[in-house]
Amino acid sequence: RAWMDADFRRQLSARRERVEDAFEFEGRKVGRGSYGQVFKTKPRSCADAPAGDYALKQIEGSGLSMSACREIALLRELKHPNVISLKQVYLAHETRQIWLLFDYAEHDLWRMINFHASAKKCNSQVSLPPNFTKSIMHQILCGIHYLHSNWVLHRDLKPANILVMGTTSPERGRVKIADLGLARLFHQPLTPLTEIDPVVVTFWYRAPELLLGARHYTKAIDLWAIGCIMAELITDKPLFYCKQEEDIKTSSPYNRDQLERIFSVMGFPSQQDWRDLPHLPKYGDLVRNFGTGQQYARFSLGRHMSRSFGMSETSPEFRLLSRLLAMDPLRRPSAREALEDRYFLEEPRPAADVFNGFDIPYGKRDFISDSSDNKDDPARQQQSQPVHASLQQYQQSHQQALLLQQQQQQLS
Ligand SMILES: C[C@H](O)c1c(Cl)cncc1-c1cnc2c(c1)CCCN2C(N)=O
Repeated sequence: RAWMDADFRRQLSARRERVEDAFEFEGRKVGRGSYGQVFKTKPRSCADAPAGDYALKQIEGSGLSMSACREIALLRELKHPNVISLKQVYLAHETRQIWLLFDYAEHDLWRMINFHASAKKCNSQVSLPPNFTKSIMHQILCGIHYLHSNWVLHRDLKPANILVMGTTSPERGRVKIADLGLARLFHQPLTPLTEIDPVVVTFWYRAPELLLGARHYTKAIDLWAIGCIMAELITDKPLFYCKQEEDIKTSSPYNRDQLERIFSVMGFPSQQDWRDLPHLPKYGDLVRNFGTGQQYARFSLGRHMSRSFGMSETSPEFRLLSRLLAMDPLRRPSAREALEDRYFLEEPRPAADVFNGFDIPYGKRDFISDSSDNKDDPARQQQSQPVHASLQQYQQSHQQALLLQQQQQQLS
């Protein structure tokens, strides 16, 4: 830093826009995750940013790591309606912290699915358009098709990374894929050390080849995760839910419990199903733990989906799901092939606003206090608002609407 003459440096730092000067974010933290923390902010009147809400993400740690730098350079080049757009990067020179500015998305699939699940538990129905899952799936695949055609792999697709714009946004009901690999400290699929990552890493969306030691991420790995998300949108339950020890110290990719769960839903892959299976690094562990997998012979995705959700194995919805969840990565469709599936061509067609004009039943994200490490830290459950609260609000507003409708019908 000595090489820059002091006066020039003073001029630069005087002119540099500081994130705290441009945006109001005191007490507006909405989430904490593996990546750092996120604030819902508005530009201060003096800032030249257009009005509206923004998400300010403060990256964990300090300094520009190689992967953060590469990902930011990528993010700035990427522009697609279903990919969250990076508006600005702030480097706080004093603290060497990185702040990323995005358009704000009020909802995400994690909170939405939890809302539907708790509504089911209290036997209160949430009215959603019939093409709700289809619209969300279509937009996720459009976004991933764009990323994959630019040779960008997401690497960590899960419901919390699929955002949906709220009512106050001009893009109401549009899906935005977020957290593009920023959560990855390494490009090889080693699970990030949990010390850095206070939020427990879930393996529920991890493709079987990753759990068996595959050395590189592929597009097919993203498509597997999308299949898991589709099943979860349909049943409101994580398809490959598996309890996880709080402190996963090993960074070995092999996770026996997660594999056990996958086999108890999908059945055990035969030589015909997955020719390359014996060549995977952890195949030895697999045989030691599961033998020939006879105990899973009667399980299959069709059996699971028809028993847990009455889904017919001949429906286009099920056919696409079983293509995405092929155990052999070579048999999974590309994003483009998935978009061409009959499921998206038949009525009802996917809509640009996934809520299709219906009321949005979910509450806004709540601001969280800075009680960083206590157990009920929202990031740990990643819950920003107690769901039943927003459920009650929804029922009350919905009841009023229904009553009004009935009165009008009586009058007419
Ligand atoms: C940075 C983040 O991806 C994000 C972006 Cl870029 C834009 N608008 C909202 C968000 C956003 C805020 N909060 C949460 C989430 C997402 C996921 C689920 C967790 N979460 C809470 N508040 O719990």
